[in-house]
Amino acid sequence: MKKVGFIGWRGMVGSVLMDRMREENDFQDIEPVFFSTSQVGQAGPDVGKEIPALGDAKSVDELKKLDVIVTCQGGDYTHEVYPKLREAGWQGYWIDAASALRMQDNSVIVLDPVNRKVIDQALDSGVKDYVGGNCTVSLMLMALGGLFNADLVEWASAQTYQAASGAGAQNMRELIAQMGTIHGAVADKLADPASAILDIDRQVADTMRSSDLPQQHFGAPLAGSLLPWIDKEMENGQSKEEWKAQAETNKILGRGEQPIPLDGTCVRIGAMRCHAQALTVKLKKDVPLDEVLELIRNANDWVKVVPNEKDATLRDLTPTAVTGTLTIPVGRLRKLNMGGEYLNAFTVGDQLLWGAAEPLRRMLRILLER
Ligand SMILES: NC(=O)C1=CN([C@@H]2O[C@H](COP(=O)(O)OP(=O)(O)OC[C@H]3O[C@@H](n4cnc5c(N)ncnc54)[C@H](OP(=O)(O)O)[C@@H]3O)[C@@H](O)[C@H]2O)C=CC1
Ligand SMILES: N[C@@H](CC(=O)OP(=O)(O)O)C(=O)O
Repeated sequence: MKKVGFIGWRGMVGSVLMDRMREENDFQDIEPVFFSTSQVGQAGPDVGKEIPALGDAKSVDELKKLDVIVTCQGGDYTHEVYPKLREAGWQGYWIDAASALRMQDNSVIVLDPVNRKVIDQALDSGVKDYVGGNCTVSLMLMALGGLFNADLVEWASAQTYQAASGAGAQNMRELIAQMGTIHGAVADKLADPASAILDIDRQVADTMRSSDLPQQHFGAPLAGSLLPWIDKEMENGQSKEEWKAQAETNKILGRGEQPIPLDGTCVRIGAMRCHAQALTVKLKKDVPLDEVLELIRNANDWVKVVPNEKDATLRDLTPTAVTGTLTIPVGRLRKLNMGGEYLNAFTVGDQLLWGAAEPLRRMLRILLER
């Protein structure tokens, strides 16, 4: 039985991973060992079998004893520990949620319902580093992978609506705190049916602009607003989140030599943990819409085509409908006024499941089943 080490298991992504592994009974097939950077020696999670106390996540000697390491600890941890482990001669498999190793030549970005062939080729050739992709990229490919794998996409542009969870647990808490602060500022006026809505609006705007609004983590008001910038600035005017679309999609698809142009605008909105994105896809030819729908719906077991109708859309194509599920609905599918080669699409996905934890869980299973 393989000895599998888990680091970062109690963080937001790690907690979702633990829940999914319990649901799928994954712990039965491994000897799990849990580590922490702050709770060494304490009890680990309940995984339905005896496990040792938490190990030191920074101890190379301890980590060297493992066949596989699964980490959701973050990029700083990866940068600090991974090189030391390899320099110490460790030959095990490294599975990581962080972006740190994603674009390295000797790593594969894993999303097996889309790039299983790329993963298998890498395993056969001895690659040992497997990294989860950027959540927005993974969710887009889970939605439209059928079009990419049919080589039908000439280019695509995504306008994203990204949830607070992508920035971390503290940001989710801050979003709710902002909502509460705004509500609290106008609760009395709201309770008075005779109150003037413009007075309420002014009070809300004043509250959003005031230092009363908690914004330590986002650095700006998000509740009732939006933030059209995610991650660092790139030299060409993109945000780093926008840069990831083309870079990571083409690496996942193994199209490094013939990259598909992808670009757009990534926006943070006040949703909790589901990312949504509106896509304009330029097809290589004017494929009839019903054939496009078939390619999308047959691509994997989790994508769900939502009819381009108002009731179905408002019921099934929203973060409220999707949160906490593995379903990837795709809707608003129609050809645009620009011509039959221009496809409109809108998709929503749980950013902590298929956007982060599920690709890692499935990669571990692929390793165990070889
Ligand atoms: N947030 C997201 O949606 C996505 C994140 N990622 C990447 O995954 C990695 C982990 O992200 P995320 O899960 O958001 O990170 P978190 O900040 O939620 O967790 C990371 C670590 O913080 C420590 N920690 C400190 N205080 C607490 C606490 N009160 N509760 C739980 N953990 C605590 C834990 O380590 P310890 O036990 O050692 O103290 C934990 O493993 C990052 O590299 C991120 O870039 C990738 C895709 C999506
Ligand atoms: N950057 C994404 C979350 C994520 O996927 O991060 P990374 O690409 O660093 O793993 C967001 O903020 O929504």
